[in-house]
Amino acid sequence: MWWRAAGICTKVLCPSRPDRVTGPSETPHLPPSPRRPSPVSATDPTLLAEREHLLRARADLRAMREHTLSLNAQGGDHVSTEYLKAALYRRAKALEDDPSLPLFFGRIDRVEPGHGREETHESFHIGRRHVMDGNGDPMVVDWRADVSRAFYRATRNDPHGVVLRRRYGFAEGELTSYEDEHLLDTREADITSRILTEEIERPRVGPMRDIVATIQPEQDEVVRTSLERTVCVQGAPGTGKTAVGLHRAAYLLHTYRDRLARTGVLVIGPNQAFLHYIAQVLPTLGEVDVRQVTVAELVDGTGVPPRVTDTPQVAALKGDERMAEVIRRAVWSHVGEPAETLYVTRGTRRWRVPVHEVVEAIAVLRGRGDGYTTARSLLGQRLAHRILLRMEAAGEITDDRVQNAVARSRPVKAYVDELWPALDPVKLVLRLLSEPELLAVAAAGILDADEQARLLWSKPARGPKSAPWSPADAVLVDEAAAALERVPGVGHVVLDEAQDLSPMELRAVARRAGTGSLTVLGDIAQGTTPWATPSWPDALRHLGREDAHLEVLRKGYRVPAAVVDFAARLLPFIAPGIEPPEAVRSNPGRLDVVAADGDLLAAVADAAADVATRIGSIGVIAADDMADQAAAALTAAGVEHGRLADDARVTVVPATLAKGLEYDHVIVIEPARIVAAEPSGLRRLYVVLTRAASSLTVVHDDALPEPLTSREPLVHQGG
Ligand SMILES: Nc1ncnc2c1ncn2[C@@H]1O[C@H](COP(=O)(O)OP(=O)(O)OP(=O)(O)O)[C@@H](O)[C@H]1O
Repeated sequence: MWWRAAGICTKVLCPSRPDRVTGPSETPHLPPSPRRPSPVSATDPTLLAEREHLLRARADLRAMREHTLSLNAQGGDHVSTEYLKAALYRRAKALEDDPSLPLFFGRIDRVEPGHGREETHESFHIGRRHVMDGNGDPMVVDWRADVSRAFYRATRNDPHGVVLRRRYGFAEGELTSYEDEHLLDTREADITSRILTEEIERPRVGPMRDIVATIQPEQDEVVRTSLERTVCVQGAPGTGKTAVGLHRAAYLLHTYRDRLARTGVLVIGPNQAFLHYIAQVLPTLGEVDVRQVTVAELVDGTGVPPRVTDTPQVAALKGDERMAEVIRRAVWSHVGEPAETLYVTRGTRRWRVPVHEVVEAIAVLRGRGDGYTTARSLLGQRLAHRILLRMEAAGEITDDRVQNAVARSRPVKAYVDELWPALDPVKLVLRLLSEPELLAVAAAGILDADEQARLLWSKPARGPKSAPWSPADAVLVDEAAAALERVPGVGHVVLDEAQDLSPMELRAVARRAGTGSLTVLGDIAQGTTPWATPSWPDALRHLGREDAHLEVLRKGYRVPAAVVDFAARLLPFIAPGIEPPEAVRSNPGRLDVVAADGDLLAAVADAAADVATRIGSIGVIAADDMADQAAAALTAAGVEHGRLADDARVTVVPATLAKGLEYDHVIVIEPARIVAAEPSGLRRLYVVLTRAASSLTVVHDDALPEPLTSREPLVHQGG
């Protein structure tokens, strides 16, 4: 028998409960609840009427699409015609019906008081997109419309005018059930929404899904925050931060369509595996034009493809906020002190700009707050203007053309080049990391001698192509480029796993946001980089958004109670004061801790073979340097599996890439090795353990990390 419990965790949780995950029509894990609505018969008149509404809405959507396709794209010229064609194509695409999903998932009926006249009754079906009939009346209202807000927010205490909220169950695109809440009926007890519970507990297969039918009130508040405001969301694992961030992006794109069509929305995630996982959410919500990038991709336009990885100590120093000032100084140290009068000859006359006037012009330009290159480009004009004033005083006739000619004249250009040389950000950072003298000037009073020595490459680089660039260097180059010229920003940035970014990375993100707003998502307890942010006010300061609104999400939709209890043992050691999620799932989940008895990989293979019999996705997570061995063990045991982005049912995941992902069943191999692999190993372990949505199996041969053994054996109530 391989199910041998570890020394301290002698209990296999919920052994009597088969680990099945509910399908749409059954909920074996739900506690018996007399208030749960009973299934609806297929001849139920309400259900039939709703099916009829769905049929008509589908026909109306078809008509809307056909109308769009029939439109003739005719612009004033070729470019505008092509533009119009593309817009119509996108519109037609957005109007495609997905037969596997009904066009609406909910409905609200409202009564508006008549104030003396008859009160009005209104009914709205809420769906992923707006559908109207031939008269322009709404058949389905977009979930982002103002009128839909009440669907998400109405409670018995604050019904928002809603008398009835209806949720629909469906299978293969057809409505199969509904649940009604009569919010004004005081006799009706609160129900445990079976549809909501099933949605939350549905098995995870494939990439992340949207949660539009079941957004919870505290999540909706974040989603519908206005575009002007930056929101920062702290939330334990599985509280829906990523989901909320993506839905906010969709909400903003709908509500501020014109503004954001011009400026755009950018989603930033930790790595490609994560971006792959979330890639479908926005397109499902009808938003196909959102750029989704990793932090590394954000700065890859700098032209310094990373070749090496810095030691954590060096990377932390390069990511330190003080580097921004070092770079700023390095840039501006290139503006010289004018020592000579500028002479320009035109025709038979020679004109001069004395040193003190040049000094003055430079001071004015430096004081404008422009980038180095932008300010430099103005210096020639400023000097030419001084000459123009002298020419006019001498009775010459001048105009803009003369000033431009003077600004572009060889003596002026040479003078400017000498005094205020053109800079290239890559070469500048290369010199900064190669030349102790330049670094000493730029870092004087900011970095001590040891820190300066730590920054310098062991051998000065000969050129950008051969330099040993690291990811942190790319961020420095990005900072230097921004010190030269401002980068245009987008209208809104959604930044996920923000706790892991260094101050310098946060600055790079802030530059992309320009004057726009951000949705900053993260969990301090999941910070695994050496430079992880210690607090949100810190991170927000680096983002230049101190006034952001901080929201805390507490309810956990992923991790079941048994797994939360286990993983939360780490919290006092990794993030004192941070609360674990309050598990919303009614199924307490399953936790198995297996001691391997000398043959770790055999135990892993056994565990995988066992877990593979369950419904849902499976993640086998190991320290990075064990992932290949784990995959080989699965192959040997005949367990089919893939690597990240393969979309296989069983996926082998290196621990450092697990962040943000989730699987119904997670097998964690040798926690002690995950902890030992990096300075923030305990936090990494916390991330890894909390990927499980249904069951967690921990297989170990070494002793479990002490914090996990720090309490009495686990006995889960209600399991
Ligand atoms: N209101 C909801 N209804 C249904 N499912 C939800 C809801 N909110 C979140 N979920 C689901 O819970 C899971 C966790 O959500 P998400 O990945 O957004 O959490 P997170 O806070 O970003 O987690 P982590 O910090 O671990 O990355 C996802 O499968 C998501 O779809």
